[in-house]
Amino acid sequence: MTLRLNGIRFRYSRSTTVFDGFNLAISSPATVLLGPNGAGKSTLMGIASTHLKAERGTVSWQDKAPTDKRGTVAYVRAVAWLPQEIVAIPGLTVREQVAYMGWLKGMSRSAAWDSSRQALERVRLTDLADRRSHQLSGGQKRRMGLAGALTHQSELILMDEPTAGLDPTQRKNFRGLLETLRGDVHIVVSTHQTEDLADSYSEVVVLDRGTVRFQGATAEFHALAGDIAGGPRERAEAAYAQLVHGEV
Ligand SMILES: Nc1ncnc2c1ncn2[C@@H]1O[C@H](COP(=O)(O)OP(=O)(O)OP(=O)(O)O)[C@@H](O)[C@H]1O
Repeated sequence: MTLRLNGIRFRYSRSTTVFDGFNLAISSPATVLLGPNGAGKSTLMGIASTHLKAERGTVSWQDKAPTDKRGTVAYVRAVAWLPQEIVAIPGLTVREQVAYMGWLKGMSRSAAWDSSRQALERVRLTDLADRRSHQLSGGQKRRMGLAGALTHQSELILMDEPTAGLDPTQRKNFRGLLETLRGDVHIVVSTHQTEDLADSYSEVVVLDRGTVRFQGATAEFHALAGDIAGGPRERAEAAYAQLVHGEV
């Protein structure tokens, strides 16, 4: 199962080229995409999720590619995207919003409704299923977004800074939740915080100024730290500092 971006060129404007001739293939079931502010992580996720259109290049997941209408339907059903801000839809309950996300991806209303129950259980939101979605906290909204992706049985979930703005306990809980998805769905999680780099990720990609600075197993990444004293967090920070010298 591989996400491929080939020969991507993307500019926001004439003077803001984020990617030019960019290539990346991600096959690991749990990948963390690390990079400083402005590295291009959100843009990359936007392109991979089809929310942003590259000027050149191709994107694919396995045998699915958003090249025509039919291909796009199959692709977006398989590849879900959780933006940094999960917007609550006014008037909908949590379960309705989760089911709606399944319907948007082409499920029938009844299939989406049925599937939403199990998805909410998986993200531990069953107790809040009948609450209005705008009443959820930031962390709960992210879990609701994740439930939406699970409702339509995504094969790959791209998550843009899913722990940003959460307090340390919520961050830990969210990371624990991601671990429970292991084996069922591939995940790519972007972050600029090395502390998010838990052992549960099998691969690390470091992006800086639209370029891949490192791609490899988590252990290989930690090995870049050399012989420094300290735990995994200190090692991750030291490894990251070897690769990225800009803003953190
Ligand atoms: N809507 C936009 N218009 C113009 N330039 C943009 C826009 N969004 C992002 N950029 C620029 O594109 C580059 C990549 O931004 P991007 O948001 O992808 O980085 P990021 O790695 O996700 O950063 P962060 O960790 O701060 O979210 C940056 O130079 C940024 O200023």
